[in-house]
Amino acid sequence: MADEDSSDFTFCKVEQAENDGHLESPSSITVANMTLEDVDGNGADISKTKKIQGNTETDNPITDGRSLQDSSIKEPVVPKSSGVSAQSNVSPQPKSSKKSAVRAKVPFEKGFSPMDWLKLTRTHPDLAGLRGQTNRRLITLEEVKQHKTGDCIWTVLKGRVYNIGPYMKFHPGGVDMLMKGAGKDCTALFNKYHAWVNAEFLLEKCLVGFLDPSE
Ligand code: HEM
Repeated sequence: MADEDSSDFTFCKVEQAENDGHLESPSSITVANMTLEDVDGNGADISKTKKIQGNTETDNPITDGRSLQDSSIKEPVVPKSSGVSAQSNVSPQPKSSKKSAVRAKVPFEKGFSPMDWLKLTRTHPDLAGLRGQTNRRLITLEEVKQHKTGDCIWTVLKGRVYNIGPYMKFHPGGVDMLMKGAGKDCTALFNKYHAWVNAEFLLEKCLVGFLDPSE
């Protein structure tokens, strides 16, 4: 009979759960640790870890700075190795020699969360500051260089010219970091810190034109 066979793994597990009622088996704790571990700091998304742990940062999805950012992420960030390998017989994957830049999040000022930015992009009539001009024209780097201050702060990202002035205080990496891209091509910096961020979506309404490729 199957129910008398103590070697029946499935049967043993069910009985244990019924008996203690807590379901606090050591294996489940191990699994949780493996999933939540921020392993190597080379791109593992710590913000997601926090969410799994119970969203302790905030309970409000509107003011949760990270929730919209997730929607702006193109691809999920997969840690290069995980705690799973430490528990299994598979040897850990070699760590990437190329470490990504150290990333520091800056707390949002009230009214400058990613959700607030999304609302602004939907309501503001002219975030690009074009005053009716087309955003399809070719722009030289020389012209980009002339827009570094005030409301019209231009940057080049992946061949597109954006007015990042209105986005400044919404940037999760802070104004100072974003200002490093003012008046120049920030593609390399952008990719260094967060190549996965979908700026095309975030800055859609800030598009001023396209970098003149003949330069
Ligand atoms: C030009 C368009 C840019 C856009 C649309 C943009 C957008 C973002 C977004 C959405 C995040 C949050 C990412 C996340 O939570 O995973 C972020 C964070 C950050 N950004 Fe940018 N960024 C831009 C340019 C830059 C530049 C030029 C720099 C550096 C010079 C920079 C440095 C950072 C840093 C240090 C963070 C904090 C890292 C973190 O989130 O942990 N960003 N940015």
